[in-house]
Amino acid sequence: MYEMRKISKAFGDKRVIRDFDIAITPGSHQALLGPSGCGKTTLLKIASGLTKADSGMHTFPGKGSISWVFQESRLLPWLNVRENLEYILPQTLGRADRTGLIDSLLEMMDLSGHGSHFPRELSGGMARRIALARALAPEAEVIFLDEPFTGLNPELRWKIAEKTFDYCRKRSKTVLWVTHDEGLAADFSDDIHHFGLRH
Ligand SMILES: Nc1ncnc2c1ncn2[C@@H]1O[C@H](COP(=O)(O)OP(=O)(O)OP(=O)(O)O)[C@@H](O)[C@H]1O
Repeated sequence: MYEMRKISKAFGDKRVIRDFDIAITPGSHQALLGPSGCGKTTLLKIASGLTKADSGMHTFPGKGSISWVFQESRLLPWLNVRENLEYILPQTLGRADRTGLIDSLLEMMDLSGHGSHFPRELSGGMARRIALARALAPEAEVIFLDEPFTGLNPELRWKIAEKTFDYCRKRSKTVLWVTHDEGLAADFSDDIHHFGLRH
């Protein structure tokens, strides 16, 4: 189990998370829902080791075994789409495997044919899908997704969510994700955690 126990975090006088507990079965998909500013991103950052909690403990794996989609897509602007994905892949992977993996991820995101485009040439929704592909590319045990489907129209959102969670399910990846979309959370998560002011 991955666990967080009695996690608390404040920024100055502002207490954002109080005594938060969660236990997650590896390979499961867990959604965090809650009002804006309630601390969802902060919690993902604590679980992934990017932010330190003030108190409490967690047993999530560290660097190397995790990947992320942040709220901003954070693509490297000087690399094209294909190079952005290449950049994250381990050097140990052979050339043909790298090419095959990138091709299949671009196809999965409905972006075949955009490999040579630079981030500035992509719409927000396209950049979002490349950020998702980049999070899926490495062999990470746990994936943290912070509002991964924003900028996609409802039909595409559902289609990309289905492919993303299917891909993660087949590879037994654990997903902890933040969304404001209760329908998507219900369709694609094993558990939904209503994260709110009580934390
Ligand atoms: N590094 C920081 N320094 C100071 N305050 C911070 C910092 N990071 C987050 N906060 C504050 O902590 C609170 C929770 O922020 P967080 O981004 O975790 O919320 P959220 O639930 O993810 O919000 P949203 O749904 O709008 O993305 C907010 O009031 C935010 O301003």
